[in-house]
Amino acid sequence: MDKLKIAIGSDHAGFDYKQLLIPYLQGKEIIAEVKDFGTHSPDSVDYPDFAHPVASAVENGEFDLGILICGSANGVAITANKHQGIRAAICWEKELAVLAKSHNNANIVCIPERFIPQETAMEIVDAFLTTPFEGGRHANRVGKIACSC
Ligand SMILES: O=C(CO)[C@H](O)[C@H](O)[C@H](O)COP(=O)(O)O
Repeated sequence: MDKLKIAIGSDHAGFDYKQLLIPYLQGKEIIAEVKDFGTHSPDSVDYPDFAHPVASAVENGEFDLGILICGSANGVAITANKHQGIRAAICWEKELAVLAKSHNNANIVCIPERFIPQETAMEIVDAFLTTPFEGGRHANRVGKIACSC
């Protein structure tokens, strides 16, 4: 498997876990690059200002996968899923990240910092990075997600 390029971003409510996850990711053999799209302090900001750049960077192929973090994960997921090429999944336990990749071929994982412990966030990221897409019946379904309606 080629080494992965990861785009990561958060608002203020996801800042602490982003800061935790960046060195965690950089220490992994399977990671080629981690780019931090901000925010760069715990000061209050607006999540779309960080979710859109991460989504664009994954959508245009510059990065393989994205990680977005906010308080509930709702705001970053709603924003990222406005991009046609993005399948952003909210995950609050490891098993959901496994399913998000294996069934939905998610390319961005959205983590709710205010609702899960940091160990769970790390487990989610591990599952997201290492679980393959199953294809088969799921490929048909994933192919039907994007629309021009
Ligand atoms: O977008 C969100 C909720 O859907 C995120 O959880 C934000 O991080 C949250 O709304 C930030 O809330 P705050 O009161 O401004 O810290």
